[in-house]
Amino acid sequence: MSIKHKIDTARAAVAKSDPWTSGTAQIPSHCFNLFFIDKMDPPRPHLVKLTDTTHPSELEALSASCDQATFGRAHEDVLDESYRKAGKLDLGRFASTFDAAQIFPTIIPYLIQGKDAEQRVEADMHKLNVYDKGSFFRAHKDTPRSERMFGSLVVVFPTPHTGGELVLRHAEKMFTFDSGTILAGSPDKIAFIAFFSDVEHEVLPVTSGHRVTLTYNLYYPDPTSPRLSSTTAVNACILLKNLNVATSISP
Ligand SMILES: O=C(O)CCC(=O)C(=O)O
Ligand SMILES: [Fe+2]
Repeated sequence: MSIKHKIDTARAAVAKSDPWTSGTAQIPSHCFNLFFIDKMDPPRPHLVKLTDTTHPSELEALSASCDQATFGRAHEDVLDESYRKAGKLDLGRFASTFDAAQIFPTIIPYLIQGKDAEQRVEADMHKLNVYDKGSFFRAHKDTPRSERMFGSLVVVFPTPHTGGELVLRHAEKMFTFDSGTILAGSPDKIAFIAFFSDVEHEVLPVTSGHRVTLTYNLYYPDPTSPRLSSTTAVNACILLKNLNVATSISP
């Protein structure tokens, strides 16, 4: 069955419900750890725990280590702060102990129904983003990174923030995912939202705090190339290489 057909089947299955699913997940304490390298020369490693009690100075250090976030427009990565104002860390600059597989049991049955529910799905980590006060991302659809990509997953950590709601729109439907409110008072949880690629979405301006996210591209796996390691492990190896730390693990 072609990927297009699979996506159409999945979309038809959820046509009567919403083309997105969201929730919270309780995760073990060690899964909030984030390692990143700053912009010093040579780069220095940092470890921060992304919970509701993270000291603002640690989040500011994370934010200062970020580059300005770009976005895809007509097959190019564009930097335009009137369209998107946010910080980003590319994969080689951080490693998270959070594993998206922890929330697969919740999202997969929703996104893939019927006999395709047996189908494996891969979530490829794309970026870490930090939305400080005044950050936003205007309405857009995510740029498909391959034929096999069918959606996006956003994971939000419980670092306190207000504003920064993700507003999703599809046909007549609209949904507001207010991670700051959802996570307030839940230090042991992350909030997540997964949606299909044809859903338009925007991040409203953050009014206080730091909204820290991991974004993933959701794929049907390529049957001809079996996966050898998880993106989390590959990501950690790239980070170590960028720090010039000797490692015998190869991604
Ligand atoms: O942070 C979010 O909720 C969504 C971010 C987004 O739309 C993107 O990175 O493409
Ligand atoms: Fe997006």
